[in-house]
Amino acid sequence: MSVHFKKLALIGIGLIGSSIALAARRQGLVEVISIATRRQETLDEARDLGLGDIYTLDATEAVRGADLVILCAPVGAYRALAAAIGPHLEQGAILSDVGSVKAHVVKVVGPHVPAGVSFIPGHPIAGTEHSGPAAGFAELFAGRWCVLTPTSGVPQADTDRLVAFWQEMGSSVECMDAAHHDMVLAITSHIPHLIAYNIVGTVADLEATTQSEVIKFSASGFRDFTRIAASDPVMWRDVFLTNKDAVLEMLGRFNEDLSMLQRAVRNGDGAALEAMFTRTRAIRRSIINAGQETAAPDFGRPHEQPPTPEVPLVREHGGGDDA
Ligand SMILES: NC(=O)C1=CN([C@@H]2O[C@H](COP(=O)(O)OP(=O)(O)OC[C@H]3O[C@@H](n4cnc5c(N)ncnc54)[C@H](O)[C@@H]3O)[C@@H](O)[C@H]2O)C=CC1
Ligand SMILES: O=C(O)C(=O)Cc1ccc(O)cc1
Repeated sequence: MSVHFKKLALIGIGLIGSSIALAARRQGLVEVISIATRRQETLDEARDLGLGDIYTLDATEAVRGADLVILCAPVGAYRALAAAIGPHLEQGAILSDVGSVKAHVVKVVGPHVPAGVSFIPGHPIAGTEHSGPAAGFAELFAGRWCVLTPTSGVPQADTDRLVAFWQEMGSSVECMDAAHHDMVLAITSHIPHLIAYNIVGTVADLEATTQSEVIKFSASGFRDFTRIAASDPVMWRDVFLTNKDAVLEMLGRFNEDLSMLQRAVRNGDGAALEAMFTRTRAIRRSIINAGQETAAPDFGRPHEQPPTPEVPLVREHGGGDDA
């Protein structure tokens, strides 16, 4: 299905917003792109990068006449943004977002969506540890999943248009319930990030000589954690504030399994350790062997993550907080 929007409004223009701008333009999916941010500096950067056609600090102006509006800010900013833009949304428009949590988004944005506007929350399962307008690239969504959680009463034709939009940018799309999304993402994405923040934080608290040795001798395992732990602090703060229940539920299960491993280490229970590691190795292999597409439980990774540059422990970009 070919898809075309006359005006796409992106509210927030960091990694994800700029990647959408580049991909949508490259694929000829939109006529005009309007960009709104909160800070002048970010807006200037977006303009210098040529990401859109209209640049404004006023989100209400950005959405005027737009038939597709996508919130691309940290989730914590959504409530105020939705309250501001709600009355200015065009009849017949689709309102979507890219936030990493979904039930909270439905709860805080939903009440501000006027009748005649289709609210279809979304989440591209694609990203990197980088942030800001310069971090985006048109290929980000290629071969990756995008989850949509259409709200009740939305015409199927509008969902189909948004599905086609993401497909044209290279994604496979799946629709599901927002609460289910949050539970799955808690274990596949949110808790892995929490673990990475924790392990790198633990190293940071070690005494100086040990710490420098950890960094000097860090094998790829720890280096992978540092990449994840370099992810945007504001964005991830908001994820844990807004997906609390699902994260705590999955963290409970995780802690039980960790205690089991701890006991096996303490008791020198080689059989238990080997059995667990054999099971996890099989999971990794089944994901890789099944190759692409929908092989893994719930969310496969259609392709491996595009390579991203090595990052040091300290972030290079100031983060997504436009405040
Ligand atoms: N970083 C990632 O890998 C992924 C992020 N997401 C989601 O995408 C959203 C955006 O994340 P990124 O692009 O990575 O963040 P980012 O930090 O690169 O960009 C966020 C942008 O939001 C804007 N912003 C912040 N507060 C605002 C406000 N009150 N009003 C208007 N604009 C505001 C700023 O322009 C900032 O550049 C988040 O909700 C996140 O959960 C989804 C998938 C992957
Ligand atoms: O950089 C990584 O490995 C990621 O996991 C990117 C990512 C971050 C947040 C999301 O909601 C989806 C994808």
